[in-house]
Amino acid sequence: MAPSKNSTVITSTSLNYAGEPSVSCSQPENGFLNSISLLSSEKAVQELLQQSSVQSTDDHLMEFADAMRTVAKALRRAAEGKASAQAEAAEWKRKYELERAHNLHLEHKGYNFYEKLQSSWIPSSLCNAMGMIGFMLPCVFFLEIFKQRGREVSEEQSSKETNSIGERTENLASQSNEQSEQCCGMNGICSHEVLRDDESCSDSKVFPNKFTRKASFKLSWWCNGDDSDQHKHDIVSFERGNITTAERSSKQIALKWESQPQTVIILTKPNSISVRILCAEMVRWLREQKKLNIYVEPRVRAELLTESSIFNFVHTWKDESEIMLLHTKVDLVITLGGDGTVLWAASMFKGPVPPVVPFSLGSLGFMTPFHSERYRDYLDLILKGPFNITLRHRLQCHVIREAAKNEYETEGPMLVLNEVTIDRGISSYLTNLECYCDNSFVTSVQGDGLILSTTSGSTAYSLAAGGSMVHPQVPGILFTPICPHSLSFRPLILPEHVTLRVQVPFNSRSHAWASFDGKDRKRLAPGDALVCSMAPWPVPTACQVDSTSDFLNSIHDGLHWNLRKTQSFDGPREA
Ligand SMILES: NC(=O)c1ccc[n+]([C@@H]2O[C@H](COP(=O)([O-])OP(=O)(O)OC[C@H]3O[C@@H](n4cnc5c(N)ncnc54)[C@H](O)[C@@H]3O)[C@@H](O)[C@H]2O)c1
Ligand SMILES: Nc1ncnc2c1ncn2[C@@H]1O[C@H](COP(=O)(O)OP(=O)(O)OP(=O)(O)O)[C@@H](O)[C@H]1O
Repeated sequence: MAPSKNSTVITSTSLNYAGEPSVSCSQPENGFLNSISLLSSEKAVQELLQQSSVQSTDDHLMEFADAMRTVAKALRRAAEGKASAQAEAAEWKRKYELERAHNLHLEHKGYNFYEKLQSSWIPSSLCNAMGMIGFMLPCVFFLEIFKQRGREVSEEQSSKETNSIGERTENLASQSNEQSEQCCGMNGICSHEVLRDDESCSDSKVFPNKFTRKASFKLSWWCNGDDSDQHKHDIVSFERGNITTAERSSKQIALKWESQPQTVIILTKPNSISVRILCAEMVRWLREQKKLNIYVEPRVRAELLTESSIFNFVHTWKDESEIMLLHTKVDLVITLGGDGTVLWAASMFKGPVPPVVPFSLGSLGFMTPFHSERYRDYLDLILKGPFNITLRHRLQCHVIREAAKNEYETEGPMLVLNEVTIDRGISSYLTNLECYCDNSFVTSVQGDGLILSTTSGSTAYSLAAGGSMVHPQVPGILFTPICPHSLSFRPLILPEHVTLRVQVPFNSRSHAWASFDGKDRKRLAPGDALVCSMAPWPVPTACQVDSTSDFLNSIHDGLHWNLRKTQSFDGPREA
């Protein structure tokens, strides 16, 4: 129905803040108001008056919003402080792990560092407390003393050893030390700096001790065709006040054996007949032609023995504690399978990892450049050396529960070669994750989840979620959201030295789930956090050619990256 010309026309009705309809009026065209319109105007004035009370409610709301913003800021600052403390704790924990690994080596050489520490200068209660040192920030001071004392002790020990070299010329350990003094220094990194001979004993028959001496090797860097052994330590040089970066941080690394490798471990994909056949053939060849000691998983040893009793020479292990010592005995790891088998191999080494030679028997094989048909040729070359390697960085993750008493009471570390994923699991709610980088707030992820990936993992799940493909030698951590419910969320790549913290907020509607290289899911309740930083133990994988060629070959062959028919020559051209 058309409105009367004389009446005030209600032109729009909307909801005010209180949820009531508010009315706006327009004058009739003749400019006069009749009684009806007067009534209407009165009503309109009433409403206007009401609106001013709405205005004051509005002001209160604004004030309240301001106050909320201040509270949010304060909370964020508190959370950033917490993230910073956790980052620092993670760093100290990392240093502690390294220090502990170093001291374990000393212990394996028959020297109980803690005993020495106890007997020499620290009371026993304090010495026991030192075991916890990496977990307690206030003990940073002690850690420094600890390190200094460690250095003194190892100097003392090495001088003792040097003295006894003359007396025990036959002693292999001393020889190795002597060798270390001759070849280390400025020309590269030698393996005995990292991986010492293990002379600890184990009474297990399954895990014998007679060939515990590891082959030593040296890593050297080269670039632009320069394959000299010289490794320049200065990445940035300061000459006459000018900053230059003539040396690059990530170069092609070559591994050169200094003594012959003696022990290999073969890890295989389960439930595959072709892998089983190849494994048996390779074990025989390595034993008969190369005279190597061979370790396999208990499952594989059983499989080999059902084939023939001649495989009795193959070694295995019994429990987790023996797996923890594998890196001290094994010179080379061979994997037969796909990328999953390389991930499996990496997950077996929670500390240092011996060089890995990955043979492809899967469908994709991004990290498996060696074709299994030519295994003899490849292994010949690798066992002779030198060969190029890719140092694949890993991430180490800790879970901090809301119920934990302090920042240092954590679950982990979990080491991943590809990525750690925090997702919504079976919940149908959006995940809400608050992310911090060192002590800065990064963002809140609202979506299916978040992937924190290594550069090696950049071609795996992170790629599927829209992350960039990154050369594995690039030092960085990928921060890739999974289906973010936001138009502006782009993936990030952060530097490798940062510590990331992903927190499930207290007001989250559901739990989140963390998984490590696609395995071992852990539930994260509101208030729980996952802290993640670069691990000190990379996975060195042998290259078929070199890091770059292998990477490009795998994205071409594996993913058919940027495959397009070339445009034909005949057609329109620029004049
Ligand atoms: N949507 C996805 O793409 C998706 C989903 C879940 C898990 N994953 C990946 O699977 C990995 C676990 O692998 P798996 O073999 O044990 O499980 P899987 O058997 O389910 O294999 C997953 C696939 O990812 C490939 N892959 C693994 N690591 C890779 C890498 N670094 N670069 C390129 N491709 C890679 C494997 O070759 C395989 O084809 C996880 O770490 C994760 O990255 C991917
Ligand atoms: N030695 C092992 N013991 C137990 N599980 C293993 C072992 N090696 C591999 N796996 C697991 O088996 C699964 C498949 O392995 P892998 O990815 O190597 O083979 P694939 O699936 O045939 O390869 P692709 O994914 O390239 O087709 C992975 O989930 C991996 O974690």
